Amino acid sequence: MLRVGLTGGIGAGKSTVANRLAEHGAVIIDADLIAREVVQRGTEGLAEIVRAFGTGVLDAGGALDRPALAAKAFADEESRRTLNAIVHPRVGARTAELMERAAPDAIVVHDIPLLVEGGLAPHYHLVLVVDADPEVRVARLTDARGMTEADARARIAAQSTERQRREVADVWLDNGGHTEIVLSEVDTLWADRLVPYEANVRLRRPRPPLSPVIAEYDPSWPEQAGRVLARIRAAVGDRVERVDHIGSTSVPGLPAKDVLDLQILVPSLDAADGIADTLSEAGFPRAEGEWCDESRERDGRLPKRFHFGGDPGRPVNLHVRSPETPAWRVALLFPAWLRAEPAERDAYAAVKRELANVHEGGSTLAYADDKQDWINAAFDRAEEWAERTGWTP
Ligand SMILES: CC(C)(COP(=O)(O)OP(=O)(O)OC[C@H]1O[C@@H](n2cnc3c(N)ncnc32)[C@H](O)[C@@H]1O)[C@@H](O)C(=O)NCCC(=O)NCCS
Ligand SMILES: Nc1ncnc2c1ncn2[C@@H]1O[C@H](COP(=O)(O)OP(=O)(O)OP(=O)(O)O)[C@@H](O)[C@H]1O
Repeated sequence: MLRVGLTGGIGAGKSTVANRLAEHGAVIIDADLIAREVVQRGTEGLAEIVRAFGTGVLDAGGALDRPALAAKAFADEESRRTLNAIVHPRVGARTAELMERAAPDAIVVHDIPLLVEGGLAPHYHLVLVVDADPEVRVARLTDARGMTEADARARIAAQSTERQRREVADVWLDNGGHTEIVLSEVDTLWADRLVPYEANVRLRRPRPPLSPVIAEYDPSWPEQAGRVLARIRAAVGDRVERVDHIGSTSVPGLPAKDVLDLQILVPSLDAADGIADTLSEAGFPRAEGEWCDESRERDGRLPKRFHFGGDPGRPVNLHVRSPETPAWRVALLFPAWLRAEPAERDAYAAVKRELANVHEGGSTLAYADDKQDWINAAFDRAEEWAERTGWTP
């Protein structure tokens, strides 16, 4: 099952996007709908609301008077917190039930306005954010929905900001223009990313080999890595010692293949085997076969475990290493040294560019082999630097 989080500020177009995803076959779990169910007449949820807010929030028929409660909830933070504390745990429990019920090959889209506020982003395989300018949203809500301008603005003020949503967004859907524009983006997203991602995770499918194309440094690489690392942490918790962004994409200014290298440090390779299924399910299918780091001593091969990111839109290599071999420390040292020594970083960039030219259209393995000579010599300089500066992992 692929879990997709879909969020956006009020009136941005979540329902518009969710409806299109449903037409493609996604299973939609609608948080607003569940929030209504758990406070229907006769529920324990509604009784609690009445205890907290009084019978003034009931209509003549004894059901929740939503506008009356909205007037309180969006006017002051304390009331909203009280309401959230009653409704959210119930919504959470019901959501978990519905998720459990989805088929193993389902693409489940959780349409949830308060994804950011709830800190839920790391629990999805992918987070989609629909956005439109607040003024556009206010106009849509007042025109099409008949909401008052004051209510629309009060709700916008009660929600997270565009910047906070950007931090969690794997996919940013701009719905400031015609609906057809965002819908066509959704169609492409479904076919090119969500469908293959789901299959990759369910079938534990490895990623096809990448060609050694070197991209210019992308300043969003560290943020992208941060999102992936948060997902890994949420999945494996304290069964791992640490998780880090390693490799060239962790060195600002260094061109690199557009694949994020991440490292998980586990106490032992047995522990790596113990988290393999959890990682696979979380979106990082384990790669079959034996994986080793090259040892600089001639005798040694340094075993590790290896997982691929299943998301075709964000290539990830996940190296699972243990202190049983020294490779984990070197993997942290090398980029730390390049970050500290810009001249070495630039020299490395030149080597990469040259070799990428030589091996253009060819095999990534041959490229990596050739690069290793420079790297082996560089390791010595990095070790000297570590000694000199007292660097520790
Ligand atoms: C206050 C209530 C009664 C107002 O009902 P109303 O029918 O006017 O709005 P509805 O529930 O359809 O929500 C419409 C939109 O308002 C925004 N909104 C709703 N609740 C909240 C909240 N607690 N904080 C911020 N925004 C909210 C969302 O963008 C949502 O999509 C209702 O929104 C509610 O019970 N909210 C608390 C539960 C909640 O947090 N729901 C959000 C999803 S879990
Ligand atoms: N691109 C667009 N152009 C014009 N109107 C739009 C566009 N996208 C959505 N709308 C309209 O704006 C309103 C809000 O859209 P929608 O219901 O999809 O937002 P939402 O994010 O689900 O809102 P809520 O947070 O209230 O659930 C709807 O009336 C919808 O028809």
